[in-house]
Amino acid sequence: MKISTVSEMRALDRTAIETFGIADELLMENAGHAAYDVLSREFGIKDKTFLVFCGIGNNGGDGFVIARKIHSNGGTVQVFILGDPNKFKGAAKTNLDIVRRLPVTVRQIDSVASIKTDVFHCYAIVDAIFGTGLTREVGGLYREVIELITQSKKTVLSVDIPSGIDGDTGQIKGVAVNADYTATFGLPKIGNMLYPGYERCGKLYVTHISFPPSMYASVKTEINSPPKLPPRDKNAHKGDFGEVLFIAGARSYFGAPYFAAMSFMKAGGGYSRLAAPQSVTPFIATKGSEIVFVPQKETASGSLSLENKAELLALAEKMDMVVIGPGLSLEQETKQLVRELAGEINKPLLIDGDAITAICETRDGIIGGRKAETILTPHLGEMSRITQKTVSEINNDKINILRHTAKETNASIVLKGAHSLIGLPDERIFINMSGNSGMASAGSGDVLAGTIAGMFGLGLPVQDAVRKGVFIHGLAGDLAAEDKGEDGITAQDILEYLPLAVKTDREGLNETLRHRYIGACVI
Ligand SMILES: NC(=O)C1=CN([C@@H]2O[C@H](COP(=O)(O)OP(=O)(O)OC[C@H]3O[C@@H](n4cnc5c(N)ncnc54)[C@H](O)[C@@H]3O)[C@@H](O)[C@H]2O)[C@@H](O)CC1
Ligand SMILES: [K+]
Repeated sequence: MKISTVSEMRALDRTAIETFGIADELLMENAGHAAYDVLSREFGIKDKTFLVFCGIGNNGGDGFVIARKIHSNGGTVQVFILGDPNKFKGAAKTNLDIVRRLPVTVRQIDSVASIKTDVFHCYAIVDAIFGTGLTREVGGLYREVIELITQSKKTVLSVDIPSGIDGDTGQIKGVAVNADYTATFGLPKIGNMLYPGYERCGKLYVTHISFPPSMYASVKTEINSPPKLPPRDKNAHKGDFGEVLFIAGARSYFGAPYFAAMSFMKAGGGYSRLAAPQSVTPFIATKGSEIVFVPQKETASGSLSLENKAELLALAEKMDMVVIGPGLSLEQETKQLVRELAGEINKPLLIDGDAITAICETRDGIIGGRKAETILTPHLGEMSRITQKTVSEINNDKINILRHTAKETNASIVLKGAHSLIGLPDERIFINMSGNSGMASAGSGDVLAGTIAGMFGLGLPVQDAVRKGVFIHGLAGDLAAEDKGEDGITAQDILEYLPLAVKTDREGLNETLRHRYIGACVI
């Protein structure tokens, strides 16, 4: 499913109106009808009392359509307008004029005191205060009303997006409605899909308001629904599922190299070689004896020494892919090794963790200059180093920043977090829906690096392997959470559920997961 920005949605609206002649009023009717339909299927209408809060834009206009339909189907409804009703224009004004002629209370509100009783006695609330037209922090009466709605604990349906959520970022602009259901129009907006907006939507429905699907071709963000894995060759040997070199580990980081190299095999990969400092290798070997070890010379602090460069380059030549970074440490000499290797390794290279930090310390275009494909897997802090922007700047413009950075570095970038994002050099962005908060734990990123390599080993091209790896990693976490609960999921759990995740992906997801991973329920 495609996901739009606010400006893309405006352009889609314009195309529908100008190219296809689907008038404003029709779009608003479709939108209002679909939202009404959600109300009716989730609550029932007859003999129930609803409050519809309308702002003075088209979101409020949708609210009027909903109010008309509630009335027409035997419900009781009051419409509360926030702002000056004389400012309604076009389809919103037409619908206000209609609802005013009905035996329905329509009033402009000037204080929360005047509506408290109604709010606490209604059956449910429709939030049509702000949609995609939200431009600034929510304050004054708007803020008080949203706070009252939250305090009332009434069931809420938000129209298009919970009021107060920024449609482009999912960030809360001061205060936002906490909806139980949201009906969004055309396509879901980025703010419906990214946290905290995603959580504020409750159950998300989308209706295409009669937009022809051909209009979505230019939209470059979508839910991550990666391609299928190729069937596993029954007659294969281990080399057929990829040979990957992991350059990882330091004296105080035994876990990261183990999780990365082992996950590759648990996800279906064939041959895992681990180049870790020689003094830590025997310890890792006690946990992961399936891994082939290439013990390395080390610095005084027990990290990889620059002396290993020639041997590592020669070894990389024989591999299908190289993963560099998990638990390498930030020792100067090791960072120098990373930079030199990243510039010279001529195989697909996944750069993770400390290696990302090393690369970012010199701005000499190492990544952009690489001939083979590059994958970067930063968390927000590392993304901040890559882009030289603050975490809050990134949060306020995640999609655009990721899109720009992936293009500029010519790398596939996984921006890790709740709903990880994948940015590709061709400017496409994928929002991943699998995974849960239990996975925000140490070692989880190392498992991700191994899983992506595993998908490549199973035969997917690099960009598809990145998308599939992110998805499978999240699925493994979700399957672990189904059995054990989200609390206390460790990297070891994710790793152990990888085989089941790949099996589940091949054989078909259960109904609950399938639903969650689609992003929104289309009506
Ligand atoms: N053809 C279309 O454009 C369609 C639009 N639709 C609806 O229209 C919505 C977008 O409509 P609009 O662009 O009119 O925008 P909104 O209805 O979201 O709100 C815009 C109004 O709110 C004001 N505003 C913004 N931030 C504010 C703040 N923090 N405090 C106080 N006032 C603030 C603006 O000045 C403007 O008057 C969509 O979300 C959707 O619900 C649907 O009816 C479907 C068709
Ligand atoms: K809304």
